[in-house]
Amino acid sequence: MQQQRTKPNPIDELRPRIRTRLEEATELLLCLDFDGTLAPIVDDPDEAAPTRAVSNVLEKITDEPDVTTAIVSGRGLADVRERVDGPRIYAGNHGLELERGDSVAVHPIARKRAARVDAVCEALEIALDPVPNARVENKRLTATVHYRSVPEPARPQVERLTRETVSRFGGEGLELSTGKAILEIGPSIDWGKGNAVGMLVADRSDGTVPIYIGDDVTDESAFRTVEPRGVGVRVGDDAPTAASGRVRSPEQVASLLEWFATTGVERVRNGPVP
Ligand SMILES: O=P(O)(O)OC[C@H]1O[C@H](O[C@H]2O[C@H](CO)[C@@H](O)[C@H](O)[C@H]2O)[C@H](O)[C@@H](O)[C@@H]1O
Repeated sequence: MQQQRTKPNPIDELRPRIRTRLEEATELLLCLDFDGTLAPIVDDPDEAAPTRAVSNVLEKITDEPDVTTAIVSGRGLADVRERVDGPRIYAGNHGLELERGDSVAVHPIARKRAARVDAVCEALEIALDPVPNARVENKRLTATVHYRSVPEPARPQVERLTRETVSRFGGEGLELSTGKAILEIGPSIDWGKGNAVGMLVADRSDGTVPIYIGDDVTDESAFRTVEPRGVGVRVGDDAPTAASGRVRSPEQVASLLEWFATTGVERVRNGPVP
């Protein structure tokens, strides 16, 4: 059953609850979104990179034996893997591809529909060519149309042309969704980040506490997966969400990760402090 969306609490108010969970836990599973969470949002998607503070703390926490770190991104797996180094697990294309150890699992229906995504991207390159700064990101299993740098009056045109093209070349097999100044094109199947995170939780022992930190609409299914056994943390304002906690920015994400890398790890390892 889906949790209702409510206003998230500032993370400081949740720390006692998280501390108690960690004291009872055998392991921490830390699942992290990329854009807007580890990396600040920028105009050019090619320029997105984790902050220095995030990189430093990730280097520390990924070495911890009691912590498993996973990146769960809307980007293609190979792309996000190049941008953030260290974690043991990577999920790309909103969970449609999942790399654990030496194996990469790809959703079979998404794999079959990749040719349609490619056809849509080719058609979109032509259709959107006259629109200044519109950009198509072909991620193989899904695609993104970026309009962050498109002048305001031309944005409805981007949406119209994208809808028409997806409907013409994707048919029933592809669908459109929205994100931060983007339109996402993907297979019309009931699978998202929450399913990928569910697989990761199922892989771990019962004593694992899962944490998910993310900033966008596609992160909501992952928040629902980790709550209430673990904790969802939304990056942004206090708009209603399935996450129980929130931080304001990637800078605050780095501080929270630092807390997990020190206090969090210590509590998992040693239990309550007498
Ligand atoms: O799940 P995520 O890792 O958060 O990926 C979601 C999308 O992120 C990227 O686009 C967003 O970030 C860009 C760089 O900051 C920004 O320019 C854009 O407006 C944002 O929507 C990425 O390019 C997409 O492929 C991801 O789906």
